[in-house]
Amino acid sequence: MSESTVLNDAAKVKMTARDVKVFYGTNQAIHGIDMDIMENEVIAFIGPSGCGKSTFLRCLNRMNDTIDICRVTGQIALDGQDIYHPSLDVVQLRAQVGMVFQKPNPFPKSIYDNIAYGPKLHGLASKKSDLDDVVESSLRRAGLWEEVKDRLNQPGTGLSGGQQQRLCIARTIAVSPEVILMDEPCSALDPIATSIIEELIAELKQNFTIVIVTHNMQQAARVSDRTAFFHLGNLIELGVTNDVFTNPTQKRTEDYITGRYG
Ligand SMILES: Nc1ncnc2c1ncn2[C@@H]1O[C@H](COP(=O)(O)OP(=O)(O)OP(=O)(O)O)[C@@H](O)[C@H]1O
Repeated sequence: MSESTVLNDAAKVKMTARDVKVFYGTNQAIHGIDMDIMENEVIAFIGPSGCGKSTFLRCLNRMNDTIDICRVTGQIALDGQDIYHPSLDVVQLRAQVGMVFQKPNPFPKSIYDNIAYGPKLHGLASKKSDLDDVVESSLRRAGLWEEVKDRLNQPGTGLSGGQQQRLCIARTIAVSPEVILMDEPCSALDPIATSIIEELIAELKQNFTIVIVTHNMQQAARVSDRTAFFHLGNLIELGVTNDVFTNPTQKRTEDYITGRYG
């Protein structure tokens, strides 16, 4: 399958990274990465532990700003706008480029308030009825509404792990992001909860661009359109997922996917 088969001709670049380098103090974790992320694609980041997948992912919504010793150089743009520009509103950026973490992390609040928090913060719903609509539509899009509609006032932390992760996805959706970053979103979940999230990713792709870090190569193969293989802080190969897994162009990719290391 050629790249253009999966990414049709109308595919639009959503985010670009150019010569991105990341340093933790004097230790360089990312060595000059260039990447285009296309609108409405699911792109998976794979590679051995410590290769920089999460570090690079966190560059895409400036989550690394929260780590004191971390320094990012190079350019990253969202719809052509430099996300590291000094005048950029980082809170707004993180609404546009939302993030779902490895371990579900609902706020210690009700299910309703977990979802309503972001829209209230960003002034997206002024009336209670508008907020109710956002809460319902976000929970529906995250495939959780039917399971929680009768207990919206109960704590989010009382849900199962898989439900909590869908709650976190709903919370991300509630502020109308364009890109959703997922850092090993299923690693704390059982196989059934994992397959529910994987199905959800396929649906979310219609409305959002999704970047997912995963240790699980089968998962990357199942959910993503394109796969990026990282090694020692470098992007070794980026291509259509099927090609990367069946016919990699780089020896290091082949060694990794055939289990020779990692
Ligand atoms: N907060 C931090 N402080 C210092 N060094 C860090 C920090 N986070 C990551 N690193 C270092 O940066 C490098 C890349 O780590 P990163 O977590 O991005 O890799 P990864 O591919 O996501 O790994 P894993 O699959 O194990 O999560 C590693 O050498 C790691 O030790």
